[in-house]
Amino acid sequence: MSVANVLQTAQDQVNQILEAYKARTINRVFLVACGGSSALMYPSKYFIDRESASISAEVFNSNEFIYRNPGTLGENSLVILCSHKGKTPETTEAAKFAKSKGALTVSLMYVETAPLADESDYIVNYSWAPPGELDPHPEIANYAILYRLTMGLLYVKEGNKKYEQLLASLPHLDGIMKSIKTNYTAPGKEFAAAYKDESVIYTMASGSNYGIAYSFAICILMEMQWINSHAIHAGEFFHGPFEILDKQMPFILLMGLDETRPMEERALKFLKEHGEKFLVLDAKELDWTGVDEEMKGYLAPLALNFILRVYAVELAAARNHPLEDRRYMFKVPY
Ligand SMILES: N[C@@H]1[C@@H](O)[C@H](O)[C@@H](COP(=O)(O)O)O[C@@H]1O
Repeated sequence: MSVANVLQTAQDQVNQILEAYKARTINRVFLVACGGSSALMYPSKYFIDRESASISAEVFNSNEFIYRNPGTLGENSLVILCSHKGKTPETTEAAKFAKSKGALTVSLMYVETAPLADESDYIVNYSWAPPGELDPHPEIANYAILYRLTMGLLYVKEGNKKYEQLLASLPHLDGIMKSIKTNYTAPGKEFAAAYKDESVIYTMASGSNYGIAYSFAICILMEMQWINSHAIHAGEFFHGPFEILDKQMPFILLMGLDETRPMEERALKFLKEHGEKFLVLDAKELDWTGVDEEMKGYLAPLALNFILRVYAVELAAARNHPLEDRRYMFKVPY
């Protein structure tokens, strides 16, 4: 399929879903997935929290969604689920559960057919590239597709114009990602050399970037590198976690461009005063030419995520620990 066709197919799927939104009342969005696919949901929750006065959004682990059985889940709910290959059983079960409650179910996956697709009203196929590799279609990668669906929701329901700004900004992601690959590979190698023997690395962020810190902690460091980690919210840092900080304790701080940046700046000030071994990745250092001013805060997590994926490849190489190695995942019953 040509590039234009690939993009059009994904947008056609999104357009069909926007039509389905129009046909019903939606007052609550449940963002349901596991692991890295759950981390994906945080920026869209941030968007809905900020921009909507009538629709609320919550992020749920797939199993917890079923066990907790939210009282507000029903016919006026939109449940958006995600699973890379649409095969994670608890996410498929969550879709089935949501449908049994009368909710509209929309699932993201990068494959065309999967058990999750069979249990969903609509699906969207996103483009996906392994960590550190340039995605040929970043404007329809998972985070971008989810924004199309959530910004699209507020567009059709409340006339929120951010969806139009998103569509105008997304084509510029390709250039941003390419420049990240060019400019961050050498710093990634330096990071890898300096941190390769650490047994623990904490990550920290706030607002729309918190999910990226969470994903790097649980998926890259713990799952793919077997390095201890924990994603610390930059505001929560001062309410316990900062007691662990000394000159040797490694931290990665993400600095985004959204309204919560002052919280990340406060954490940075403290790290500078009391720590020594920390990496700061700041979205301000990127060239955002072409991206709508009001979109930068929302799109910063996508760029920070890609920088971290470039760093992950370098860390894995320096540690001689392939990102694909697993002890348990997909290998033993769980
Ligand atoms: N890093 C993620 C994990 O966090 C996740 O558990 C697994 C299955 O996820 P999915 O439901 O997206 O297929 O995929 C990746 O390896």
